[in-house]
Amino acid sequence: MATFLTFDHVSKRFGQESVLQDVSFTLEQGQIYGIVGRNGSGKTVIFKLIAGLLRPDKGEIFCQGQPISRTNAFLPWAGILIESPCFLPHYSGLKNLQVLNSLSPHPVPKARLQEVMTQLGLDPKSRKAVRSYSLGMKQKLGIAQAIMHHPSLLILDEPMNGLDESSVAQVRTLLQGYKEKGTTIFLSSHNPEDIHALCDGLFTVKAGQVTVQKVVTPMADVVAP
Ligand SMILES: Nc1ncnc2c1ncn2[C@@H]1O[C@H](COP(=O)(O)OP(=O)(O)OP(=O)(O)O)[C@@H](O)[C@H]1O
Repeated sequence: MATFLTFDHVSKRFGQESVLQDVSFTLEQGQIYGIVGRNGSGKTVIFKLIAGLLRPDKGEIFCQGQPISRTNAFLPWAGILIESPCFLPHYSGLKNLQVLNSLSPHPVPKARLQEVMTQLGLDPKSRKAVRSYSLGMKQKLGIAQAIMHHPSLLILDEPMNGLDESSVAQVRTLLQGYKEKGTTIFLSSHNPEDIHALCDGLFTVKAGQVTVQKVVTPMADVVAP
């Protein structure tokens, strides 16, 4: 397995609050990693540092050996769902994906946008405006925008938020499929079942430190309930 992403002695503080202190870890390509920790422990800060939305005060983040924390060059290769997805409320789901796709340096065909919506149980032909979407539908559209460009790295902050049981099973299967294609996936979840069903490795964030542990995945948990 090749190393895909490296945190190398990364520190981040906001004013007096030291959120990450000299944090180092690696992600291997084609694996699914979970990150857990109490509210406010620093999970989203880690995701934002990878996505280039925040910069480390100290240390460096490497993707396939290249430093990425002071360049935006990495972003086109990452699919990102952090916090609540922001959509144009008067447009349909498909139209929203088309707008985002048009801003990408690597746009995909419309058929791909329709495909990801269908994979997530959203009707690409529906004219329903996103402002009328339920919480779960918005979340699915957020996952759709994260995966539509075939990312090498998928960063998903609480991807199962608002999803019903069968949708959770659908998303788990989808993520396993991306893993099999070589996508590295880094997700946070407050639900231990998601972690056990999906993750090859688990990070815990506590008091500015990140510790790693291997997750043993019982196959029974991977099967859709
Ligand atoms: N832009 C910012 N300015 C100041 N403080 C920030 C900023 N972003 C995050 N923080 C602080 O950093 C800490 C970690 O926040 P973070 O959002 O990473 O938590 P989290 O682990 O994702 O929590 P949750 O489980 O609630 O989503 C919190 O104390 C938060 O207030």
